[in-house]
Amino acid sequence: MQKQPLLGMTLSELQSVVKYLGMPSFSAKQIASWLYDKKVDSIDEMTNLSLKHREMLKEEYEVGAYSPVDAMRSSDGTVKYLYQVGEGHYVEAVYIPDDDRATLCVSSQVGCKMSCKFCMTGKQGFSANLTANQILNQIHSLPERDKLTNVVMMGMGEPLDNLDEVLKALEIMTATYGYAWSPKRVTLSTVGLRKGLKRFIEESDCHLAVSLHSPLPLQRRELMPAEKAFSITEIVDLLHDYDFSKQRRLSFEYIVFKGVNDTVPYAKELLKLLRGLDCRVNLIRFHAIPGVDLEGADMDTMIRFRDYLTSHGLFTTIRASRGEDIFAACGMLSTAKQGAENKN
Ligand SMILES: C[S@@+](CC[C@H](N)C(=O)[O-])C[C@H]1O[C@@H](n2cnc3c(N)ncnc32)[C@H](O)[C@@H]1O
Ligand code: SF4
Repeated sequence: MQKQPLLGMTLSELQSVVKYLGMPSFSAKQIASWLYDKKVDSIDEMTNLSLKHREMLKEEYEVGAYSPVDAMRSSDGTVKYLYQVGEGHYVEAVYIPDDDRATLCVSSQVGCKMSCKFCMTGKQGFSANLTANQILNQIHSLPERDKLTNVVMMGMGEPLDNLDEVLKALEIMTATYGYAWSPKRVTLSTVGLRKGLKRFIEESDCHLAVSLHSPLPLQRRELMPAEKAFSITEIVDLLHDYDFSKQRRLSFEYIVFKGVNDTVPYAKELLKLLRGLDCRVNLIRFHAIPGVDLEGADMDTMIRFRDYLTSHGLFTTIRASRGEDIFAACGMLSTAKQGAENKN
């Protein structure tokens, strides 16, 4: 029988497990502490549970932690890890150390349904949703996990398309029984889905990043088919209903494509679209992917674009591009791995 993983269970799920096994109710908190505070890899290490209870737990459950199967190191210290998530499926988690912070970019799905034109993960198509266990294991089994200061849900997949499992993982990261991180350390990035956006804003306090890439609905639709189902103007209308002026940060991601969305008229449209929202814009360098007729704008153009927006009152940064020698684009390592397996 396949054992169920405990890693990735919320406190209320652990309470159901201990109730089902006839263990004292306080053992749920003890198990949570072993999983999320002491970060053990086996039930045998949970030594404040009686031997009898550990044996009972082991019959049907396991911690469910597993190490990455591959890693690629960049000359700038960025490491891209590959985790196996089921038969022939792999996802990436990218560790990005910086002067005063260390960020992990976490995946939420194997592949993605959204088919954005510029994205390697989109080209893979969709294979599976990750469970909360598979999302959290990217952190739990990371060799550098004790150095982490931030997590961004910006790896493979669209997190709002797998919201139940993503919300469980975010709860565990931020709850006192879990990692007890401030929600300010966690950012979820999304194209914006009608079904999930409102729920995420209301059920989580984590930062929100919306992938924008064009202020013009017709152009955005060309780049990102998800625009057809929930347009950027509807997304912005919804965001106006919430307060992002305090602890919680709202940002918009904007890949600057050469000759596509990199001139003053686009900057003006952006200012118009985002007027009145407490937000910032992050300009992103495009990582070229094979077979796509898009190119990244040069740095001078990006700086001019940033300065125009900032000087008109919209705070804008240029995201440092890290791990370019290993990165190319999110989804490349897992695509290569899946491709190699298919050939075997
Ligand atoms: C891979 S997505 C995952 C999160 C979510 N699905 C989204 O689109 O926001 C994270 C960010 O990477 C960006 N991205 C995707 N492909 C890229 C590429 N080839 N170069 C630069 N950024 C890319 C996306 O637009 C998004 O802002
Ligand atoms: S950019 Fe995000 S939503 Fe679009 S295909 Fe890639 S992972 Fe999916």
